[in-house]
Amino acid sequence: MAVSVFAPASLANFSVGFDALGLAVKPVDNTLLGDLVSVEQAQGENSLKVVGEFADKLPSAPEDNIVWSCLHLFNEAMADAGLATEKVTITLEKKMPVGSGLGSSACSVVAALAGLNAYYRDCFDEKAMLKMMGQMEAKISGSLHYDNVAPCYLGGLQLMVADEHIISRSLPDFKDCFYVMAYPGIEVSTKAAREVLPENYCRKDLLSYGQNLASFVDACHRQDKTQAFAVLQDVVAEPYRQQLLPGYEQARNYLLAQGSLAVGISGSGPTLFCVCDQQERAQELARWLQDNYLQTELGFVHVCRVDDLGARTLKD
Ligand SMILES: Nc1ncnc2c1ncn2[C@@H]1O[C@H](COP(=O)(O)OP(=O)(O)O)[C@@H](O)[C@H]1O
Ligand SMILES: N[C@@H](CCOP(=O)(O)O)C(=O)O
Repeated sequence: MAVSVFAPASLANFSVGFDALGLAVKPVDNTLLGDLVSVEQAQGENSLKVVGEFADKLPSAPEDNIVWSCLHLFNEAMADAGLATEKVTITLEKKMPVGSGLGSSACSVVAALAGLNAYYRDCFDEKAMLKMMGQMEAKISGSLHYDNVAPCYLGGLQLMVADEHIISRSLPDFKDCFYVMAYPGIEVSTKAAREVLPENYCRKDLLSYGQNLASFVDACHRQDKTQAFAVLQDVVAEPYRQQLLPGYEQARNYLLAQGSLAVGISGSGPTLFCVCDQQERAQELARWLQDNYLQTELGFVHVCRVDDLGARTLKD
């Protein structure tokens, strides 16, 4: 039996929750923005085939692909649980640009691990899966953060909680909002974008950070869109990372002047996101970003909604 799992793009940090908030997104035109992994029984040894638009951006040796590490981690977990495994052929359809700020590595990790779990008829529960996903994401970015893998796996808007038995909780999101995601077509590695951040923050920024995040979470629970987007300001990463994003400041100023509810960096960038509550306005801003924010022919812009489903098995 072969299984195929799709894992969607995500917008980590959401400006106010560095390493603590993440939103799964899906284009309104139904483009599959995310990675696909299929798992089937092998004739011989374990193998990994990589296809898709961004396959050539990944290391050529299968052992250097994070999906291969996922297979090893999953097999170890099966052995620890006293369960037998088979040799498998894995195919990764790499539809996501690498180093994009759209949770590309998380898409591969989540699709691979969820695909393997589906192949073995859901041997592991959600928490065990999330822990493995976090471990694989940390291997790539150099530090443990769940703000891509949690929304990518579970869907919706996720808040990382300081309890390793829970890891992530769903927050109520704003169903009438559109998220315009503009990927300029250049690469910014998450590791490098973490290295530009300061070791210490001043008291003023610390206080703003706590107040913005708390106000945002409160506004989500009360479905107070005005408060939620008024406090969506990043004092932790954006001031230091925007130097890595050509044209970011100019685009941000323009989009805010045109009535966007909020503008920010998606994950560690270079993708920029802006929020609107009218689809027509979102489409207009998407056209402007297409003409003014993209740097190479690999760039794209999508008008998205929240993806409530997260990782899902696709039928043939
Ligand atoms: N399947 C994979 N998907 C994405 N990146 C991968 C994968 N396998 C290995 N990598 C490597 O991991 C790194 C991912 O970089 P990162 O900046 O974390 O990407 P992103 O921010 O898009 O998740 C790159 O060096 C890339 O070559
Ligand atoms: N919280 C992380 C998120 C990285 O997201 P990515 O999509 O750029 O991998 C960070 O900001 O470093």
